[in-house]
Amino acid sequence: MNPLPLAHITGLVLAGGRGSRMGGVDKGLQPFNGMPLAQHSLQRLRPQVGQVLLNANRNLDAYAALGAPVVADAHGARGGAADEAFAGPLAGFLAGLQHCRTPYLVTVPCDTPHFPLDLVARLAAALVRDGADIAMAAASEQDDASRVLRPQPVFCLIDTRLAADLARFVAQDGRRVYGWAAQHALALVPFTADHDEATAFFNANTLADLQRLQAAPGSG
Ligand SMILES: Nc1nc2c(ncn2[C@@H]2O[C@H](COP(=O)(O)OP(=O)(O)OP(=O)(O)O)[C@@H](O)[C@H]2O)c(=O)[nH]1
Ligand SMILES: [Mg+2]
Repeated sequence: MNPLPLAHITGLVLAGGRGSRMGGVDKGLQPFNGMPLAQHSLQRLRPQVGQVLLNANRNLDAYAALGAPVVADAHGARGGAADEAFAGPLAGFLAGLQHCRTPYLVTVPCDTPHFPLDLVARLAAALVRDGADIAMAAASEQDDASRVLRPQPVFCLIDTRLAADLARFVAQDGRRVYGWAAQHALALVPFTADHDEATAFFNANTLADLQRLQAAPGSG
């Protein structure tokens, strides 16, 4: 159960990256089981939030056609101009925080189409329980011999009062999501046994990843 009213949460799909491991293509627009990859994230997120936003830096018209308002990174935020493009996911967080009109923003990437259906409810429950400003997902992953709980920094529920703080962090060349989040009251939220650990947080960084994911059982 989500303890926060859905109307207080904006969901942001991050599709503003370079896609360099995919050969520089616009990752969110790659076809995946019959529709653009970013649309899967949008559809999965919509019922979990009050409203949605898409964050992209290329092909803005194609993203707008997916049916959500599109916000681009503010490249000037780091004091530069066009060469400051693609400053990483935090630039997308900042664009989302600056455009959202709700007390909370939740982010998901465009390349993880099977993220949990109760992602936002569980992040919200931890945020409220711990009195935290940020709740970040963490997933159990196999690491050589043992299982480890690894933060998934682009799955974040954020109190939008942190917008000005993030603007300062990014302006000072801060790039690491976890580095910024750890400066605040942060709740790490484990997603383990009751989810399909193998695929829920599996993200497609290469075209081969995308094909593997498309062929996975339960995909679609
Ligand atoms: N807004 C914005 N989002 C970004 C940026 N860089 C990465 N992201 C997003 O952050 C998420 C995770 O990034 P990656 O998986 O590394 O995606 P990517 O940067 O497009 O891919 P690579 O260039 O291969 O690293 C994805 O949803 C990206 O769209 C950026 O500079 N701006
Ligand atoms: Mg990725």
